Amino acid sequence: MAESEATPVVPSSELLEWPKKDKRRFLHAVYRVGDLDRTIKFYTEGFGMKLLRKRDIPEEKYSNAFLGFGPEESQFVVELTYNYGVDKYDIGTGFGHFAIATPDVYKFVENARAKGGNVSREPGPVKGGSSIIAFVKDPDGYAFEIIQRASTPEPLCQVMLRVGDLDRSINFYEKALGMKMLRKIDRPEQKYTLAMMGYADEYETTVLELTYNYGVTEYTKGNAYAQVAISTEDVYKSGEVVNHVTQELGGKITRQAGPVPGIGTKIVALLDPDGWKTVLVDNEDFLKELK
Ligand SMILES: C[C@@H](O)C(=O)SC[C@H](NC(=O)CC[C@H](N)C(=O)O)C(=O)NCC(=O)O
Repeated sequence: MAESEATPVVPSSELLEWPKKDKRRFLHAVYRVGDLDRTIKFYTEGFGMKLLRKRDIPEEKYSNAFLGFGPEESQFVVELTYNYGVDKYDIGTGFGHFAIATPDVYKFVENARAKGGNVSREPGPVKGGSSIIAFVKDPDGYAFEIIQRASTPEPLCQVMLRVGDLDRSINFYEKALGMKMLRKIDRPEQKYTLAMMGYADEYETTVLELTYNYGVTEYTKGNAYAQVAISTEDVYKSGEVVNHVTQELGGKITRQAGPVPGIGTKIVALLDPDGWKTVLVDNEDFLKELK
């Protein structure tokens, strides 16, 4: 039989259910900054984050710093990348913001402002809703939405990305990555719809906030924001699912499951239909990295 006529391998329903059964959580968001010490100073003093760890990879000419509100073993954190000699990046129009939940947005914003933060939106109710929010930009221009919540186990609570077709994206994140659509909000007066995608309660853990602006199907990506990393208990099984479904859902695999040369941590990487990257990271390898 000619290769093109071969019967396609049909994945078992058990395999396709795996992403929903896997124990997954958002580990970190990776993005590039122009001055690592400047961002560390601002995030620690202005936002109250902790510097969790740093590493320098001179042979690859970059350094990383991990910061967050709690330990990486249990909380979503940011992974900053500094590429030697590069002090400026283009954030593009597609990346939206990271969000920080806090019991007092007004107090939080005053402190961030006093430490040099650029308050691009003063605290007050969100247009079309009732949550108290504000926006603060960091030294590289990344936006942080500050959201009022009485308490939260995971203060770094959202990564917002703009997408060109919300249903296509929801389908992708459900089937390829096993997320649930936790909440959908349509604000016709503001001409946008949001979908909160994640693995557990939106108010307990970090979620991906997908934003569709009516009629806007394309955005620029720039070169600043890189990806989110998500844990998996079995990177090869996750890789098999991704191989079966990614293309038909409009995504693309950028790295097959396997160890990262030089580091050894096993990952599989894919792009969603808008080109946003997610890396699934073997949980055991990730925990080893932290030791
Ligand atoms: C949790 C949720 O309710 C929000 O906080 S939404 C925040 C809101 N988002 C948008 O407007 C998204 C659409 C926008 N055109 C975009 O692409 O960013 C927001 O930012 N509101 C601004 C305000 O001043 O209220």
